[in-house]
Amino acid sequence: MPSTLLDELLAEARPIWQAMIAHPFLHELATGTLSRERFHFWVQQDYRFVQDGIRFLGLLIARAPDEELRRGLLDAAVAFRNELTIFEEYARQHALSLAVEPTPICLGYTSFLLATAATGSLVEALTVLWCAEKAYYDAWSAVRAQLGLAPAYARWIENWTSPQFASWVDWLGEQLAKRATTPDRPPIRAAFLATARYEYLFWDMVYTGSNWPI
Ligand SMILES: Cc1ncc(C[n+]2csc(CCO)c2C)c(N)n1
Repeated sequence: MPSTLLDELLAEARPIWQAMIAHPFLHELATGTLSRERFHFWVQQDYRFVQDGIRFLGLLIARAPDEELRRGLLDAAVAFRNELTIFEEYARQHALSLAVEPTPICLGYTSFLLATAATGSLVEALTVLWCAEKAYYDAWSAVRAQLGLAPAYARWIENWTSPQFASWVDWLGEQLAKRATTPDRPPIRAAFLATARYEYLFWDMVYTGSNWPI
């Protein structure tokens, strides 16, 4: 399948993508005006997200039918481990507890990831992963374009905008494109849209402080 699949997915989700990149959380982060309270809420919730992301990836590795895909996904496992360290070092420096419960949106997103890896098709699960990673690459690249490697956020900006990360995201997209068949398209489109919406919602949740009402 030609990589028009990837272009079509991104085109269909363009309004969500634009809203995501222009979200006040990212805008304020990029202009240095984001409150510490909001940033710390993101640190706590994204740490939870990455923890479950590792479980998601473990399921995906177990289901990958060939060595090429398993090895490429293993590279992501190493990267996610490194992300946990970045969060932990930041939390230690700022005396921030990472032992928090996930919010409804964080729990909804991670439950969706795990459900897709456990009961969706392989290409649906690859779609979810590619969408989530591409969203982070694009969001943090937009931040970097405005802010450079500002010390407060440098490790995250570097992590999600590096050339290695960019080529890994492209590799993942190619894996998806070459494995997707025509009948796979409707579930792939649905998985991509749901993930893009969750990516938008995650920024919105950490900006507004949305949490369990009781
Ligand atoms: C909200 C949010 N979206 C994407 C990432 C990047 N990322 C880190 S682990 C992982 C695996 C689960 O798909 C992904 C995509 C993030 N940190 N937070």
